Amino acid sequence: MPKLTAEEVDAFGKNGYLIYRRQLFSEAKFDELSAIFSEHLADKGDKLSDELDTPHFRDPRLLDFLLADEVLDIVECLIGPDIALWSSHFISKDPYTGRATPWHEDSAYWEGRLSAYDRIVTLWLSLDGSDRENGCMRVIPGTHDNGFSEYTPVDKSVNTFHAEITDIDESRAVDFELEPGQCSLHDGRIIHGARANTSARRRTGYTMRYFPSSVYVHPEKNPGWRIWLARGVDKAGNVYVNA
Ligand SMILES: O=C(O)CCC(=O)C(=O)O
Ligand SMILES: [Fe+2]
Repeated sequence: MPKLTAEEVDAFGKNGYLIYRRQLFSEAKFDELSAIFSEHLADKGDKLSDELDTPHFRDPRLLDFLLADEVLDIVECLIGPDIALWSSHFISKDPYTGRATPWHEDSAYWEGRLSAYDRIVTLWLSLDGSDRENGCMRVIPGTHDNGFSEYTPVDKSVNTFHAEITDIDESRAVDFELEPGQCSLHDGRIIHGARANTSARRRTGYTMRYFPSSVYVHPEKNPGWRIWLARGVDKAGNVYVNA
């Protein structure tokens, strides 16, 4: 049984995102991941809570989640059976002080590093629960085939990234309100962001990012970067950690 219905797959193609209102993992597995996140948060040193990028480069326990069938069965519905792991990020907004995520396209941050950007999917797993008050993710539906937008610099003391897309019609934004354990999926080209956390509650997501193995990752543009073959076979001549 495919994890996504034909309607959900169509909606993802049309809108560039999907909300998955089921539990991604069993309760025990979800609790295990939350506990690993707590360790990373406790050990973060000078980093901010939204800066725990590529934690799987340092902690192989995360591969049990990133390469899990629960995740890949969903991703396969969207990008096919030959799947590579691109990245992951614990992105947490502390109560009251968590920075906003400026409007952006993931593809713009990755520009030049891959041979194509049209089928890169991020699964954003809500670890704490997220809503409008604690800075849930938001998207502008259907903006995944607009090409690259114009960016202007923003203040990093209140923003997670250094630049944002200007001229967004925020009245079109869809908020991803999620219970702990639910997730959203978004196309790497869609315009998305999040407000700052103005609530007393923490907001944490674990981003799990995948691309079809037919996409080539340019080694000279990705020094020190590591990718895993998650499922199926390589189709582009990439070098993987595990294959
Ligand atoms: O968690 C957030 O606020 C933003 C996440 C994001 O930009 C992403 O998953 O691509
Ligand atoms: Fe993003």
